[in-house]
Amino acid sequence: MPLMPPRMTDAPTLTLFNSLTRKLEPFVPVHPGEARVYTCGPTVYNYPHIGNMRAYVFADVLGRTLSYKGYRLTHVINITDVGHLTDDADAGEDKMEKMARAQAQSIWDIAAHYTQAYWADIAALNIRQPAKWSIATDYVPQMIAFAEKIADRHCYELESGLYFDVSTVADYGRLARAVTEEGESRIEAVEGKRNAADFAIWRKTPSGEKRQMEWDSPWGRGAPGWHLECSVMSGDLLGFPFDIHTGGIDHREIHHPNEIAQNQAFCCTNGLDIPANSGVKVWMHNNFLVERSGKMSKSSGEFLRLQLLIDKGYHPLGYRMMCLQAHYRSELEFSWEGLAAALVRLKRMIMAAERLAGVEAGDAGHPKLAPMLEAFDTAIGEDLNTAVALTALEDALAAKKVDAGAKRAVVERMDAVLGLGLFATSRTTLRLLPKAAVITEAEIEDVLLRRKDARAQKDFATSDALRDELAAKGVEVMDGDPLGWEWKLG
Ligand SMILES: Nc1ncnc2c1ncn2[C@@H]1O[C@H](COP(=O)(O)OP(=O)(O)OP(=O)(O)O)[C@@H](O)[C@H]1O
Ligand SMILES: [Zn+2]
Repeated sequence: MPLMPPRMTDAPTLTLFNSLTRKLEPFVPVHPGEARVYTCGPTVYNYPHIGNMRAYVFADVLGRTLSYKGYRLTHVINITDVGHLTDDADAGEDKMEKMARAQAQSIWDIAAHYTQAYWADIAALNIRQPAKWSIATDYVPQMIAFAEKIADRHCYELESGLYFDVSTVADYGRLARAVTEEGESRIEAVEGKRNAADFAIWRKTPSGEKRQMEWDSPWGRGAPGWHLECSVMSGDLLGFPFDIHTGGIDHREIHHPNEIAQNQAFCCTNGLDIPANSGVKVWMHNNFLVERSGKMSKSSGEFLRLQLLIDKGYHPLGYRMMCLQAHYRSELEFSWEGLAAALVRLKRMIMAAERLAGVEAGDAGHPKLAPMLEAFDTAIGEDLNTAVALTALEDALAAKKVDAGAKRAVVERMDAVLGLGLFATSRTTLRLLPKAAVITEAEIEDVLLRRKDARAQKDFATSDALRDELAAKGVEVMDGDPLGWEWKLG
């Protein structure tokens, strides 16, 4: 009788950490067989930094895991092109307006440029396309309609806009575990606010001023508040209640508590029987990418873009690997040494995958691979433990005396979750030439070829001279490099 692989364990196969309860919870979808996920997208007033991109690598792994676990996924990521202010109190300026003025361009051009730049990073990091990119300015009529529904019972008007009264909903701020009594809140009070944590859901254009982006509303000409945008787009596209809402951990403090308050108000007003709920079952937050000097931030001027990593010769998937090596709820410290190490690890995996090139995926149920598949499944199902899942993938790649077709099937299955693109990248495409290099790859290859000839003829003087010629241009020849890279830029 042939050996049967051990049966994969049945449900619950996925537990997720819910920021709302601060607990690990089995994932139970609202609609059987489906998973609906909303991810707060970037404010497109500037390039994203690699810290921002960590938020999307995390959301991508979550989405891929839900697909792997058999759920039909609907993922929405928004693009914030209006309404996000320069500070959390409502006194600040719209980030988009400010940048447009600084660059003397229209907001629409600014938004288009930085949205493209963000999408380029999404593609370079192998982040899957969501079902929908929702653009905030496309939803202004829906935002006005939403605000009209809740205005009577939950809002009040001031000269500067329509404000949400946080005392009108139960348990405001429970996501943040914040103290909300007046005077204790971190939110600066705009003159006339009833509670310090009240926030603008519609900001009126001050009289005599004109904004580049403004719309008519029952509360005067103006623009929607950032928190309102996410409540409206998520509810509109996914329907309350939906399954999972994600964002960076900073959103746990203000943006998401404010979304929750609006969702409660909206659901209550619409007779949806979830007033004490948040409109969403699970709120998930990734921790920060930090530098030794602190949190990476756009507002601080100098910041690391993915393109800078590429210009320095680091393949962007090296950064994805770096993210996967840490748990999404842990802080991750960026360093160039860490990035280089992650890239070498990826290179080793790609070399192992190259041995399976041209092999057709067979039946994944090989008994020797079953323990790795099970370890992988358990790890990824335990709140997305990518660090452990990676080692299971490495073990599968290293397994000896295993049918190649089975191995390929198992590796493909795991890589579909981790998204390293092991069969789409090769050792050579992984090696990028830094922008500052003074020599092209073709020139390097040409010198190396001549050096090989010289060595074959035991002409060591010429061989050494060619090595020195490359060294003078910053290229280090790596004879016998176990990873087979042959050269690197020093
Ligand atoms: N250092 C970081 N590490 C991980 N995620 C981050 C980091 N900084 C911001 N994020 C997340 O990136 C996503 C996009 O944020 P957004 O485009 O609004 O950036 P931002 O808040 O304007 O930028 P910053 O806070 O860096 O000045 C959000 O989910 C946010 O929580
Ligand atoms: Zn949001």
